[in-house]
Amino acid sequence: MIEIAGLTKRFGRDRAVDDLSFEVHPGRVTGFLGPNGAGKTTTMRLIVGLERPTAGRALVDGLPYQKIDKPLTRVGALLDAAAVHGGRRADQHLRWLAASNGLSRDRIAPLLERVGLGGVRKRIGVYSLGMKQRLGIAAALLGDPPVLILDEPVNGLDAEGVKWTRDLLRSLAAEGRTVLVSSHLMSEMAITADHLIVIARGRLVADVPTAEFVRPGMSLEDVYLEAVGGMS
Ligand SMILES: Nc1ncnc2c1ncn2[C@@H]1O[C@H](COP(=O)(O)OP(=O)(O)OP(=O)(O)O)[C@@H](O)[C@H]1O
Repeated sequence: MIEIAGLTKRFGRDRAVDDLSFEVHPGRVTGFLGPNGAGKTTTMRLIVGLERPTAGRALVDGLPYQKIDKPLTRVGALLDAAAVHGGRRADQHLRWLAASNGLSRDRIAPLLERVGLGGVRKRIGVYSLGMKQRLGIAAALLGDPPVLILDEPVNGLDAEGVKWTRDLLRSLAAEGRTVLVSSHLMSEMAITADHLIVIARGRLVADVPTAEFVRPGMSLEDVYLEAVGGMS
């Protein structure tokens, strides 16, 4: 479970995240929605300790990320799929990650199969965007964490890649994991997420089951645009 309470992050005079409070529960996909610049990435970076909050807290299973022992076994994150060494192969990248975090190598081969990269011998540098996203998801799953945080995992993917990612997210939630996935596309989250957290300008706009976000006579996209438009 992820708990965000009074979370605020200022960059100079700008509040990227502004007194945000919400919880993310296990066993379901939680969509984290908001327009460009709403503060989704900053919130995710705060959860995994890559930024320090100006105020408030972000806890994973009751602890701030810095206090978690063997963090990759508690929370896996895909924040920037391009942030990998292009000269390595996928198995080498995951072996390095496992060794540097004291994790077993046993999960590497089945994980590469699960994300559709089994048998791929190419250097990561020549991977397509979709392949890099799949490798990033494998890295997030390396420590078999109960909590997963994925920043825009379907951005730029083709229809097959989008469907594959959606099915994977749903199966990870069905395994009982806490899955927080950001997007700026309401249409995609409407069919992927069980629950929605919507933010705009760093502030909470909605925290509702996806089915309850809909209003009579309006599409989810219309409700979303009205909600975030009202914040700008
Ligand atoms: N390191 C930084 N220094 C200064 N400003 C920053 C920094 N990181 C983020 N910001 C600002 O914080 C705000 C929120 O950005 P963030 O990337 O969290 O939004 P987002 O919802 O993830 O947007 P997108 O959908 O475009 O990725 C933006 O105004 C951005 O310019």
